[in-house]
Amino acid sequence: MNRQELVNLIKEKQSYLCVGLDTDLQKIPRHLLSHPDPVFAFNKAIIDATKDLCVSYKINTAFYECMGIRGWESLQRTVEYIPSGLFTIADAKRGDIGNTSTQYAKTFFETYNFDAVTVAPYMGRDSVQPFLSFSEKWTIMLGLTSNEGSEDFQLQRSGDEYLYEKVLKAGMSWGTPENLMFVVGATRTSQLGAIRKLVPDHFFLVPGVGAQGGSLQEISAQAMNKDCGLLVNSSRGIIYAGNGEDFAQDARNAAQELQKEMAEHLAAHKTFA
Ligand SMILES: O=c1ccn([C@@H]2O[C@H](COP(=O)(O)O)[C@@H](O)[C@H]2O)c(=O)[nH]1
Repeated sequence: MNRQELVNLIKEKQSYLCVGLDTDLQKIPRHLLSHPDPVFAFNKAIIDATKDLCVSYKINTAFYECMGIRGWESLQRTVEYIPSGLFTIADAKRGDIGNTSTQYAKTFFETYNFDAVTVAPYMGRDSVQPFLSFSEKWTIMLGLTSNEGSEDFQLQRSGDEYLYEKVLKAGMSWGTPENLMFVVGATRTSQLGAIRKLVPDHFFLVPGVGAQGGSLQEISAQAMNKDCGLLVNSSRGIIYAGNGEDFAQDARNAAQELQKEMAEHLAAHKTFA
């Protein structure tokens, strides 16, 4: 999916919601455990209940990889089940020396046909470039993350700027707004406005709304641009909104609440029409 298609989708659905499929066998409703693939059964119900409300699904690969071959099979069934035309993200946070990064990129872009993969930029340009060289695919580089530990490195000064600012500037020189997004945590609202000034055009993937307490109102006010420029992720807040027979309806209600608020923020924005 290219940038214009993503922007069109946001306009059409009045939503910049990304539903996170962080599916944990310990947390899904018990009645699904007798299914041959309980993770897929859960994801299928969540996708059916939310697909008209979101523009994207993010599969955090950790929740699948930990189950070995069965997890990879659930991941494949899930990504193939997501309706075409929705933006798919493999949240894998990869990055290694160049030839290894190429194999990671092939895994997610070719074998599993995701639109985007998250990349950890610590190893620098040659670890990120292989992801960027795939046409019509997206690299989503960690910028300023939502967790407390972002203070350990990202929020340390490096010369006259924060390390995360250096990372964002480097990323902008490696990729373009057509093939590169940045992860900016929803909990980092005090930096969000400054980050949008520094990075006016790129899309941000913003996790941390819901379970981590980030505010959709704050994110939208500070970081929406003329193309929206935001994919706001909620995982636990949606998929575990309920735990009974009607868990999918509960997930839908949680997603709908966010989508309604998003429609209001889009309507209120000066230049997004
Ligand atoms: O800075 C980051 C980067 C990635 N994540 C991931 O996003 C989701 C958030 O899940 P919630 O349940 O909505 O808190 C999860 O997959 C994280 O690994 C992040 O939270 N922060």
